[in-house]
Amino acid sequence: MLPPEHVLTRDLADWLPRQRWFGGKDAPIEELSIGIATELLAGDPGLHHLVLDVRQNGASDRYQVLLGVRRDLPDRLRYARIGAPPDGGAKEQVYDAAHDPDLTRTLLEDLAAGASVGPLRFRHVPGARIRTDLTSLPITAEQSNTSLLFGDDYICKLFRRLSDGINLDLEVNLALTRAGCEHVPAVHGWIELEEADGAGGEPVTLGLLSDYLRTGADGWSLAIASVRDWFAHTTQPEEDEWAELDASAAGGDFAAEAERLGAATAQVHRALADAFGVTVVPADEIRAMAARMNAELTRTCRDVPGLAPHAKALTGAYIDLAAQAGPLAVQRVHGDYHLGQVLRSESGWTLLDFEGEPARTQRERRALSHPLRDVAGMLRSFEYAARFLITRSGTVPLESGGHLETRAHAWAARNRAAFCRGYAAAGGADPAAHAVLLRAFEFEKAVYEVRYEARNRPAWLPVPLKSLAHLTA
Ligand SMILES: Nc1ncnc2c1ncn2[C@@H]1O[C@H](COP(=O)(O)OP(=O)(O)O)[C@@H](O)[C@H]1O
Ligand SMILES: O=P(O)(O)O[C@H]1O[C@H](CO)[C@@H](O[C@H]2O[C@H](CO)[C@@H](O)[C@H](O)[C@H]2O)[C@H](O)[C@H]1O
Repeated sequence: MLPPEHVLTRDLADWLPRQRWFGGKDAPIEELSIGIATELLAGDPGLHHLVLDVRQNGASDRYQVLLGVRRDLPDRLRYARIGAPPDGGAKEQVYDAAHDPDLTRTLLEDLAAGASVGPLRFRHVPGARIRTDLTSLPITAEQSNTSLLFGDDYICKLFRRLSDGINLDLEVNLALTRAGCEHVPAVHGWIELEEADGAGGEPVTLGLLSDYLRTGADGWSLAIASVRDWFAHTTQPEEDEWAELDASAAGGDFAAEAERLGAATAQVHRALADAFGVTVVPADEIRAMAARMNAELTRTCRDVPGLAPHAKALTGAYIDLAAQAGPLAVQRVHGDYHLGQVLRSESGWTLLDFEGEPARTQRERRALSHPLRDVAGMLRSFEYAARFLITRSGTVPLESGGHLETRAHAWAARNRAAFCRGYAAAGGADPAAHAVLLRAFEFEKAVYEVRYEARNRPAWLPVPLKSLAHLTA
């Protein structure tokens, strides 16, 4: 049985802001209520699916929680407890059931059966034979959602903040799976919420079950290993040779991978264009885009004063974009492309997470854009990776910071060039031929990152600021 609603909502309001995936950490919760509750499993333990309505800054967001209910919470689940422990022996304890494999197995069973439970629909792709004998493990990586690994076979992503209608990640992955694109994990099934007042009657996506690439290593870890190796490279050049550094000299050179990643990116862009189409927008819209970029810069400088010294250079790039604006072909893109969104396995590079930037509105995320926006995102990520060890980790002695900055620059430059080369060679728009557009996109992303870090990971804020200092010098 669930605790009384006023107790449960109080406990949830206390627990929610402490979750990595909670998107509203910068404002207090004004009101929290349980919009929809669906019992998925009766008994002890019990499983309830909750859609929470969370009010902040006068606006409402919806979040999904799988609520486990047990009379006695075993030690292994204590860390997932929601709210205070019961004062008497009679009350049930509630906890985040994403951490309880005894309960999450229900999701697989319902997906395999194509079940409907209350307003929840469990769907699988035609012909899918979903295994139900697998035990789940939540992924511990820093995430905007919660993903469960089922054995070595599946990954089930539970979207935490719900958006109206079909989730972009499902929409794109399903279309690319159907088109036979080899650079996305195949979709096996999904969970959705049917509701009378959904956007245009479309069900709201709650979860996505895809192939788990068990041998996959994420691009960020691979890149950081390469940078570490490059920093540790034993040959110390003479003082006047630092500027001439050739990043290929390190054992863990990443450039060949960066080039392959560029090629995979171009192929996914082509597949997205084929699946969703391409539209040509007039020059006026490009000028309006440049104006929006600048307005966002002004807002972010107000909130994060450390950005202000770079504002002039960034505005200059937006002015250049407006000045040379012409009609531009736009299409669906990844939207939040960085090294943490790509996996390298024996079959090549796979792209993940087509949801767009978590801090943007649903409308902004769905908007068509130029594919070089993703290229700019990845170039930013090379900048991040190159400077992460100097700026963030504390593992590098400060006195070597100056020399390491030169090395960081050489690493970033080499891998940026390799990525662009691979992208253009595989048929993507040549980044070198669109330097003004690319630079504006790169600065736009850097401004987003400054806001993102200030809001979510303040200790990381120096990473985009330092790289901006370098890019705008
Ligand atoms: N199909 C997959 N196979 C293997 N690992 C995956 C897969 N999908 C996601 N991951 C891992 O989970 C992490 C987060 O996934 P992602 O889709 O980016 O979630 P989020 O939206 O929460 O950021 C990835 O960085 C990757 O390490
Ligand atoms: O992966 P998410 O969809 O949650 O994306 C958000 O978080 C990312 C960090 O986890 C953030 O990416 C920034 O940091 C990365 C290193 O952690 C770096 O590789 C990226 O280039 C940088 O943008 C992303 O911006 C944010 O939307």
